[in-house]
Amino acid sequence: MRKVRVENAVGLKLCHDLTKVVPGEFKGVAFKRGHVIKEEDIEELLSSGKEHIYVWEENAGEIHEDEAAVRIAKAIMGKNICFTKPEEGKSVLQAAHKGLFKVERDLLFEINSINDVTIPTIPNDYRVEPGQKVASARIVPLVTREENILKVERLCNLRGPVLHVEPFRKLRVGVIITGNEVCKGRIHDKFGPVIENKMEYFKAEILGKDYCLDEAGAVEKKILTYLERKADLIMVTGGMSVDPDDLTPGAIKNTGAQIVSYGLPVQPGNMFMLAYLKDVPVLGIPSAAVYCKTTVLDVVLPKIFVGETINKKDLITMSEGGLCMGCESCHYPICYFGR
Ligand SMILES: Nc1nc2c(c(=O)[nH]1)N[C@H]1C(S)=C(S)[C@@H](COP(=O)(O)OP(=O)(O)OC[C@H]3O[C@@H](n4cnc5c(N)ncnc54)[C@H](O)[C@@H]3O)O[C@H]1N2
Ligand code: MOO
Repeated sequence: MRKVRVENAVGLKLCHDLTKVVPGEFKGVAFKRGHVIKEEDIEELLSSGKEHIYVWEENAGEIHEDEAAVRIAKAIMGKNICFTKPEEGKSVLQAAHKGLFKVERDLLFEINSINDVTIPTIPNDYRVEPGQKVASARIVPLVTREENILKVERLCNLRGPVLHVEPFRKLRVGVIITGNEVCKGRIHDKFGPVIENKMEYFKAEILGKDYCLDEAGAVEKKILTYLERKADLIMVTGGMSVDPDDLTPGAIKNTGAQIVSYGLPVQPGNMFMLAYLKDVPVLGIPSAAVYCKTTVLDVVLPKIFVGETINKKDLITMSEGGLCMGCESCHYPICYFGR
């Protein structure tokens, strides 16, 4: 690389994208890499504070920022990820599929400790849509030693990709709405539509939606019927807290399901129950979910839909960041909640 005064650069090729920033108006590429400087460019370059440009000269063992970005992107990406052509030295990695974004945190930290390498990502367990930005890859200087990029590639060869998107599976779901007031027609069911709406997002197959009195035996029977019908997920709403008519946790327990947790350090959703009946997750969903747009249910469902088995520790680690602010306009998952 050679530094040249812009007045002397006419006819020479820029060796990197040149950024222009106009506060509040524009931030982007003013001149692309490879642009041949013309007489009329000189004034614009000087006005953006560029009195010199770099011209490429091959140096053994060095690698340009654009090539480095592509090689890093290719090394770190796993399934259902794609990347863009570098701009201003940065390649953006995107989800190629709807699903749950997964990042190997320890490996990411190790790679970001290599000289010149920078890879910011969105958080682990973030649900994503196709085309959504999930990470970017860039080196800090315009050139780096190739050995830095080789270190990235070696680590990924050894330990696997840093990030990928796990697609949601098509699950068969049984829904049981408990509550004497709903079952006896005293009030209109508001829980069913909430659950159906969430299932629509995952394109789940709803096997049925049953209404059930607050009677432990009746709830237990309905759960076992869904198990026989080969449900992959059984959801029971209401009756989860401390009143004498709150019998759902007991009913789930009586089916013989393994209880992972009744109650967890997340709010809303404190009184949530997660259990496994054989390997079928059974969820006891407290009534906060009929009122709050986001509860622990929204944290747990994506994991279930990618086929993860959730243990007690997974639930406990949600406690830091597990207190929802109850914002007037909820932006979850663009939020710390449940991470
Ligand atoms: N003293 C305490 N009070 C409460 C506690 C507690 O630990 N100690 N926990 C609170 C939490 S957290 C929640 S969440 C709520 C409610 O939990 P439940 O799941 O037991 O809810 P229910 O008692 O069944 O119903 C509460 C409320 O919601 C209405 N509801 C229920 N299902 C439907 C439906 N399908 N459609 C429309 N509305 C429904 C129900 O009619 C009640 O008004 O408890 C806190 N209290
Ligand atoms: O368990 Mo309740 O669902 O937090 O508010």
